[in-house]
Amino acid sequence: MDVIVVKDYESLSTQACRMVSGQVQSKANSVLGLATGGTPEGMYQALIEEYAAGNLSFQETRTFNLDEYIGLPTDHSLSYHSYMYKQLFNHIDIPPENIHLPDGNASDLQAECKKYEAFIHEAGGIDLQILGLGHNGHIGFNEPETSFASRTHIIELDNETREANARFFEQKEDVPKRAITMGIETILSARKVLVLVSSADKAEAVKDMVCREITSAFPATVLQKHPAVTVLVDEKAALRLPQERITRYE
Ligand SMILES: N[C@@H]1[C@@H](O)[C@H](O)[C@@H](COP(=O)(O)O)O[C@@H]1O
Repeated sequence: MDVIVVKDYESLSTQACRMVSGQVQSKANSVLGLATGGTPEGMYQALIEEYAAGNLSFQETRTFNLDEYIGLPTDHSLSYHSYMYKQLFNHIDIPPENIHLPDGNASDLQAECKKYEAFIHEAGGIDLQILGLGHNGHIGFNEPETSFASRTHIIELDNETREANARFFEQKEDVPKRAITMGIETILSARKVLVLVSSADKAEAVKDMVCREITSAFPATVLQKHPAVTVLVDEKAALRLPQERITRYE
């Protein structure tokens, strides 16, 4: 695990953009695994700017999102589908057929999970997976005690996760109770993983992800097993990290 500490959210977004751009520039038909949440918004904005400046094209890039709520209409403003079009896809040249998100309204959700895995497989697997980190250690929507062998599956969201995501909804009751998420094994199958974490309220979670023994009680610890993980954090999120676990400051 490479742990890179940058000054603030702006530098985090710029650095993350640099890594994703590097991936797409070195392999035009890269398969990207994408995340939602507040943290990657700055990175998406920076990628749009790179695209607008003519430095980057997504014509051949294929994307797979980590997760989607179950039961929110696809065009609901808070679906992850809407998030991705608003934050990135509407502003770049990616062909619509190259974009994949799990369908949280599929009539047969189990079949949808299988189909999603098959699409990832057919695309040749994920080259670079972007991840955020939940306070309880979730990656994607893999809540504590999710099997490390899981593939794309349906998950009941933890109370804490619904509370954290309630800030986007009018009231907590409106946050869906279930989601479809790539499984932990799906995430571990990506060739490279980039974890983005910003702000002091995640400092404890960052320390656990990097230092705690690998345990399904804190799913992000499983990333310690992956051979090519970069953890990119700002100074606030790095506050509780022991010095010796930090690879470098940029
Ligand atoms: N399903 C998403 C995760 O993929 C994301 O990583 C996490 C952290 O989000 P934020 O970046 O807003 O803290 O929140 C959500 O629960």
